[in-house]
Amino acid sequence: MREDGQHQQGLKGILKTRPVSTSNSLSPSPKPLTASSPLQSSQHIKLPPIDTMPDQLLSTVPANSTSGRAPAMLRKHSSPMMPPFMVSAPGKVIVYGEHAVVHGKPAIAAAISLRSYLHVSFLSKSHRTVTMRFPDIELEHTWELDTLPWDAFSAPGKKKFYYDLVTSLDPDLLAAIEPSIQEVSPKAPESIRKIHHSTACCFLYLFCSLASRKTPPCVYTLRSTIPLRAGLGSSASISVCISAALLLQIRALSGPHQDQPPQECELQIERINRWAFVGEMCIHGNPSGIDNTVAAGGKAVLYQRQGPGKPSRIVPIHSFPELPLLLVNTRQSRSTSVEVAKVATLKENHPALTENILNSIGLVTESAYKLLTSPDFDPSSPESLKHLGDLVTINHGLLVALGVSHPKLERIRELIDHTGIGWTKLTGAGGGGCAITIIKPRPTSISNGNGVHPDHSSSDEASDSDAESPKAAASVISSGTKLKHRILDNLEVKLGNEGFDKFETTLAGDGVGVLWPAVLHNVNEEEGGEEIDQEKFLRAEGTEGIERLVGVASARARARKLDALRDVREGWKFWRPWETEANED
Ligand SMILES: Nc1ncnc2c1ncn2[C@@H]1O[C@H](COP(=O)(O)OP(=O)(O)O)[C@@H](O)[C@H]1O
Ligand SMILES: C[C@@](O)(CCOP(=O)(O)O)CC(=O)O
Repeated sequence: MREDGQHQQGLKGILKTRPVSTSNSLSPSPKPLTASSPLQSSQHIKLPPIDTMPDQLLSTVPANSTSGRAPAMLRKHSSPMMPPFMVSAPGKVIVYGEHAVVHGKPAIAAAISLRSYLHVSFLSKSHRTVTMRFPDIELEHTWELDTLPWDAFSAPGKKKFYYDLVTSLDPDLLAAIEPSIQEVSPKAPESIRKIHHSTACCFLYLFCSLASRKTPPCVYTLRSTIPLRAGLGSSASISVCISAALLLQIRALSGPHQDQPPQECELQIERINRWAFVGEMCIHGNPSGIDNTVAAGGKAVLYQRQGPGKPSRIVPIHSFPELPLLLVNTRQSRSTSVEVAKVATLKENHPALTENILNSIGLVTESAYKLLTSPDFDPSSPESLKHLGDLVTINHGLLVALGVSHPKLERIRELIDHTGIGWTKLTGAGGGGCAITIIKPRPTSISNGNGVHPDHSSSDEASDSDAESPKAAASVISSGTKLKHRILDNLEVKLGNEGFDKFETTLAGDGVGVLWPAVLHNVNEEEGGEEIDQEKFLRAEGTEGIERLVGVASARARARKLDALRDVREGWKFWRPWETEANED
């Protein structure tokens, strides 16, 4: 999401509203956060020399390590360097409230399980280089560390520390990195060069701000399962990865580990988020800050602009359930500013009508928020899910009324509605981009509730009344699950035939995660595990290959341990304020 015209709103306000060390985050239904003071100087940690991995992460080393360092058996014997490590951050979708949010109404955005993964490996000190390997956009570049503009970034008045709040890019620092950016992909066509340069700007501005000329030579290899430019927050996700990796390298973060109090988790997330916003500014100019906030913190947030110059209201929704989500990309390019302008024109031509539609969208969001934060909210109850689903359907209808849908989005909705598999809406700016479907627990019962005729034979179905004995109930669940998989498989073929991309994802999962060292275990392995080196990571094929090699498993997958048990990877650690909150309760 980007800030638009008169609704411009710096991150200053947004970041101040994150619960740095307030008791708000302990509340089961978080109150709107008000401005809290920036970090106190007593919280500042002196920068240590950058020559080893963060000690804090040592607490995440497997228990069978005797030295506190990575177990020797997990390291490549040939490598005298530190083992590689990885970070990962999710993309986002707007679940309710897009467009209305531009006009001051609330919106809800949530993390999705499509993620970016950044692998950091160390070279021997003789190299004196830093390399970006970003194959998704066919970008690869190496800079000589000694040629980077360290003097400009450490000049008096220019030097920023990891705890600083940076709300705008410094034109002098941008000018200082410009020659290094111009070196990147000089022969690429202009349109590709532009993309390469904005990613390089994001990387280099953060690198020069957070690292130093003593930084050990490194290779940063990034791969993402988030489609680019589809309104899914791909840029925020990579900015969070870069920010987190650099902050870990300079030991400016503690954890993540299981017993961190929620306030400490929030502090680490905020620190990463602040710098991720700087990276977002390099790519977008004027981002709203919501995408990086969700990518850093995970789960979901309620977000509302409060008018020019005022801090936006951002309320984490830790009770947002991890729901299965179908995401379909129209692959129709669209422009957020064009779609936002369409609504502005409609408002000019039909002020009262448009205002009513925008108000109704605001009511949709508020109704969802009220339900999600109510003490009685039970994410496993079909009624709660139906409530959330009905709101999805209503929200889409209102977006159609605003004129921001697209024939391809309507076609996707038609195909999905016909199966009765869930509730569908466009997400983000519309005019192309993606549609999301919250999947019903069982297509049979809910499709009946909606009066939709599912695209399958009734002989496959088991009715609710069958579920009187536990055995019958288990059989209903299993037949419902099989049916759902069959519907999803058929749908995949139909969507594919019409040129759409389908992703089965999860809503409201973890934010930024750390895998140190980059060694992965399968849940059914007793011990051992392989080091994920750069080449192995680069060789993983597509989304499936990346997820199989280094994927962050959703809580659903972890809980169910699936039949794909071997594919559920262990080792990733997260800052999860909601878990520690629950333990404290
Ligand atoms: N996987 C990636 N590798 C390198 N750069 C990326 C990647 N994903 C996103 N980016 C950067 O972010 C930009 C996409 O941002 P944007 O157009 O706003 O899409 P989104 O809505 O997905 O954030 C790209 O042009 C590129 O500069
Ligand atoms: C339409 C709008 O509400 C959301 C656009 O989201 P995205 O660019 O598709 O991620 C605009 C905005 O909030 O900046």
